[in-house]
Amino acid sequence: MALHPVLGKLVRKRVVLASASPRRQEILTNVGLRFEVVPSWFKETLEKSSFAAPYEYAVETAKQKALEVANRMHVKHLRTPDVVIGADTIVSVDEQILEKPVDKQDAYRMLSRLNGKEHSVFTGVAIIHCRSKDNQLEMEITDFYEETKVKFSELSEELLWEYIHSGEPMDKAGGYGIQALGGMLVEYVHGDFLNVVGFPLNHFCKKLAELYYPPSKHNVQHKKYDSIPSVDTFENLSDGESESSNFTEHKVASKLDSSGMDSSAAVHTSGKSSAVRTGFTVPLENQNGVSQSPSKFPSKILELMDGFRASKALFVASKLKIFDHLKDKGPMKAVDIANDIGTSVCGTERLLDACASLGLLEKTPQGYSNTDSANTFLTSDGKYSLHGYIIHSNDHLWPLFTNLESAVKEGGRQNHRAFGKKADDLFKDYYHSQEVKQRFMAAMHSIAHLTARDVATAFDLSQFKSACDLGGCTGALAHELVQVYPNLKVTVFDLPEVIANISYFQPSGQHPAPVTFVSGDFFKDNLPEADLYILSRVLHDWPDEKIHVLLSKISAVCRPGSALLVAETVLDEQKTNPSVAVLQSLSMTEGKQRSGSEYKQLLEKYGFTDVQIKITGNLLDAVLCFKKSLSL
Ligand SMILES: Cc1cn([C@H]2C[C@H](O)[C@@H](COP(=O)(O)OP(=O)(O)OP(=O)(O)O)O2)c(=O)[nH]c1=O
Repeated sequence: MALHPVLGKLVRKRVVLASASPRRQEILTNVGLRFEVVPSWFKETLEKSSFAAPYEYAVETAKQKALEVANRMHVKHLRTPDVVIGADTIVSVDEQILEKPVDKQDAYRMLSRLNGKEHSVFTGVAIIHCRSKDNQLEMEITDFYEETKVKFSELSEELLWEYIHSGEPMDKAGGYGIQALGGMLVEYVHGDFLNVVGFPLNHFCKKLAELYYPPSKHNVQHKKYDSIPSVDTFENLSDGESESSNFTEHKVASKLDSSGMDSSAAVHTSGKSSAVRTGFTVPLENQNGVSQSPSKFPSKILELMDGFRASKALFVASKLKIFDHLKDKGPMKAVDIANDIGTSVCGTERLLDACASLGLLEKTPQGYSNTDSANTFLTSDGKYSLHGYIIHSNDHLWPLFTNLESAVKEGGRQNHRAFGKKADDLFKDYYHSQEVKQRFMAAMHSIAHLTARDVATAFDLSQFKSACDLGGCTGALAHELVQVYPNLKVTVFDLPEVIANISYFQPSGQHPAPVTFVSGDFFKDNLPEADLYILSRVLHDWPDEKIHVLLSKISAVCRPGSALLVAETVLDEQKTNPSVAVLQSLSMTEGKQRSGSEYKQLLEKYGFTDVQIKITGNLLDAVLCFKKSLSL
């Protein structure tokens, strides 16, 4: 199954995730899906005994969650989404359905039932394609479920209570989170792990493939949905003449009433998946996947328009250390957070809600708490903290980008407008101000740390005995390299002001790693000897004359067979992707981002050969090249 074409079908659609679950948001974000989050107001109160099997309950709840959002968006905002996705995860043990515990005692009751036994986790998913026609909401519902079996070890009372007091069980079906502390309780998992975490991604993609690449008329499996009057099944919806085309429109009998609850929507279908037609089909798309509907809501543009608000909300929450504050704490009310950090209650509440809607915080009736990714990336002391880079973005990049218009008109940096100082003076600040220096180093450290593993493993570097990371700053990449290649000795070479401040960033609780720090200026001083030189996020910052000095020096000290590893975001040949690098160029530094062929050309000019480029999929890609041997 080719995933990207399938998810690509959703690219130009206005997709809404009708779920407050940060896990679902993360799973879908991680595969590059763009969507809005509109948590459903549907109360999970369907009568469980009226369902023949637990999964039917999950599917129906998922469907009702999605229907509620589709209907609300249509009625209230007159902004009908194209696709609404709803999901519901339940745990089933001994034919009983367990949802989220209401309190600690309830969590204890649930975990005790799961103790030492195998249980099933079912996630029901509903995908609703919507369209507004003559102000009527027309919908087409597809639903399915996935089952995963999970077995708990025999757990002591003490451990159960310790786990309950961690606060983790409260917003999770069955009272545990397999992805975090709860993972310690689990002996085995049979089936899709992500299904347990709240979203069966694999089945979802298969379902999309079925929907968007329907089989031809000849090999369609005929399913009947006899219990649903006046609705067609999807088999009627595929274009029998053209296998690759999407759905064609059909006249339908069933329309929704203003509550959005068509009679068909209340009928729960059995089986692992089903598709119910309640209105129309998915809008026609042409061969390029572009919708032909003239009145499509330009959600991508709206998202871009709003991007600055989202960035600033993240920056301010980070500056106010909200994620630090909520770390390891149970849910907190806005008023308590505001009192603790000395901010207004109404302003704090709005910021917290914004963070929740962006998937950074979780909001429950008990209050706000960090999502797993906020704990990992947004707290200031986490191993993978991006806090430093966020603060740098707020304090340094934001003012520069505020002056982008002048930057474009004048074609240069806007430090004088943004900070009242020229670039050179700022550089002096960097030397003299401890705060500016630390902030910059923390920013560099964040990115280096998060990308280090991918850069270190992009190529097999085990042939090298010594490496020198030029401008290696805090040594984040160097430490990763010595972990991956235990026989490699790495020297970090950076300015004396940098080396003087590295202690804060060194890994704690480890034996002194074979990383050495040497101070110097790579433009002026002699470079330490090494088999492998590394330039990570250096070349894009400097103008051609400086690069000439640097690469000439490296080339001169490299022995034949020695190598140079460059870590940068490599642009595609059109130089329009990835946008993270293209947007970075707007800072108007004197340097520039380069494509793969431009790096190759540049490196070959300085006597390097066999240039290999590895696109890592992470922020930094890797380029490896070797010093030409004399005989070449
Ligand atoms: C079993 C298990 C569940 N869960 C979560 C997934 C779901 O978010 C949650 C079950 O509750 P749900 O009602 O399915 O979802 P939700 O309340 O989080 O969000 P919404 O109703 O707005 O869609 O439990 C885990 O995160 N890890 C686990 O191991």
